[in-house]
Amino acid sequence: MATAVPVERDAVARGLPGPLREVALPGTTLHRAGDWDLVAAGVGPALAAAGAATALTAAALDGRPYGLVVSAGIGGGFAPGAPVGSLVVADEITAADLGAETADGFLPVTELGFGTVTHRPPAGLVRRVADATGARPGTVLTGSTVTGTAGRAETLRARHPRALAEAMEGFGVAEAAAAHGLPVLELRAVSNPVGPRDRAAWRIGDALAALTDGFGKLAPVLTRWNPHDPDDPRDPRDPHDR
Ligand SMILES: O=C(O)c1cccc(C(=O)CC[C@H]2O[C@@H](n3cnc4c(=O)[nH]cnc43)[C@H](O)[C@@H]2O)c1
Repeated sequence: MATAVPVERDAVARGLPGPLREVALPGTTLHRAGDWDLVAAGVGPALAAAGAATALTAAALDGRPYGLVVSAGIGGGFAPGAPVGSLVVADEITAADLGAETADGFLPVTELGFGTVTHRPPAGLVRRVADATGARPGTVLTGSTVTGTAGRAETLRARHPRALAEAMEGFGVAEAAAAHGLPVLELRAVSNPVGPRDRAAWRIGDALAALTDGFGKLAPVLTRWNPHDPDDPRDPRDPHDR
């Protein structure tokens, strides 16, 4: 499980059973809670990808590869679907600013002939997580910049009508998971609306409490989840989903 900062990691850990123990890796430190390894990898998609990839590679080399990668933390919510204090589970994890600006607007990298801009968590797992935690399923955007104007929020909303939340790490974690052929999940607790910048109004404490509560309900779902669930057929169109 990858968060950006230690307070998010600790909020997730409080929802999981068992004591925490620290495991030092080259370049990062894991916090192990029962069957779960947590890493606070840093803010933004690059650190998220690097931290998740480090943990994934270490586990694989240790002969105990992971079965699922989770990106978690606080995030901005698009009104009215994702109010402050609510939880959002990603059914799509989309890079919102990976591409090229042109005179005719934004082109995602896929239209330039490169890579991918969306990863899709297993649909059956998303449904189970939504049922267990009350999280609303929708697109979670990843960007390197926190939206701070009504204009940018409108642009994102027009480009991604299914977007419920925005954060800065999910796509990076998803790329690391895909590189290891593993499924990914993203859960966000909404700390602020996506829109004009009002940092003083962020409700980080409420969002962290929602994250703890959410992971308390999520842990048994993840423990029971079978990646070969017939609800979760692999998508042959997705080059990362093999
Ligand atoms: O206030 C600032 O100037 C500022 C600049 C960069 C980062 C931050 C953070 O507080 C880190 C944001 C952290 O939390 C997630 N987050 C929370 N709300 C949002 C949002 O509305 N848009 C994007 N990300 C958000 C994000 O995943 C980071 O880890 C503050």
